[in-house]
Amino acid sequence: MLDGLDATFPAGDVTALTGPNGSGKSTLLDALAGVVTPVGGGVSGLLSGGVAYVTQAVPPSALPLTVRSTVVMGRWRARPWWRPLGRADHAVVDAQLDRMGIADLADRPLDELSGGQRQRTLVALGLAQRAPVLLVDEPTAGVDAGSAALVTAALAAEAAAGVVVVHAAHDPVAIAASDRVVALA
Ligand SMILES: Nc1ncnc2c1ncn2[C@@H]1O[C@H](COP(=O)(O)OP(=O)(O)OP(=O)(O)O)[C@@H](O)[C@H]1O
Repeated sequence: MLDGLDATFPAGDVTALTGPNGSGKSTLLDALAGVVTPVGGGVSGLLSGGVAYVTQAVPPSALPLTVRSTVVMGRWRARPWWRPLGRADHAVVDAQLDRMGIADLADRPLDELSGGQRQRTLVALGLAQRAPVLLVDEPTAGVDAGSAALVTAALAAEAAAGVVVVHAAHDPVAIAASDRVVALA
């Protein structure tokens, strides 16, 4: 898997990972996030300072999480466990809910959302981390065109602020909106 791949992911660019089902896009994101260790080769220069990783995995519906409490989790890493979230953290959360167009859903349980609404919640969770590296697996999958435009605009804005943004994509609109494409066979 990913044999011979040599790619760089510059800060300031949105990079789209493209390729057919099973070509290894999610596996490459896992490797960049440090979730899996490459058997050969490696990842360098990317992991210092934290990585926000939005996977395709859907949280268990049994968890009594609202949209807001899900996005709030994005702030946990930024502070010691014993210190409650502050006003600035809640402002970051509110801003990401607005960006993803889900502020009106803030008090809804996660398991009562549509697939596209849940997807936008997970992207907001990733954005709330304010990490220097943002990895997102198919962020516009199952999302309506208007909401997908919010997602692609948010990725572009993160990159413009100097973040390394890498997303796996099948969506031609999201791919076209990217600065660079890394195509996997
Ligand atoms: N947990 C796993 N255990 C074993 N093999 C796996 C596992 N997850 C993925 N694979 C295999 O690794 C290969 C790459 O899968 P990956 O999910 O990275 O592809 P992808 O390009 O993201 O596909 P898609 O477009 O369907 O999301 C596939 O052949 C898949 O069957």
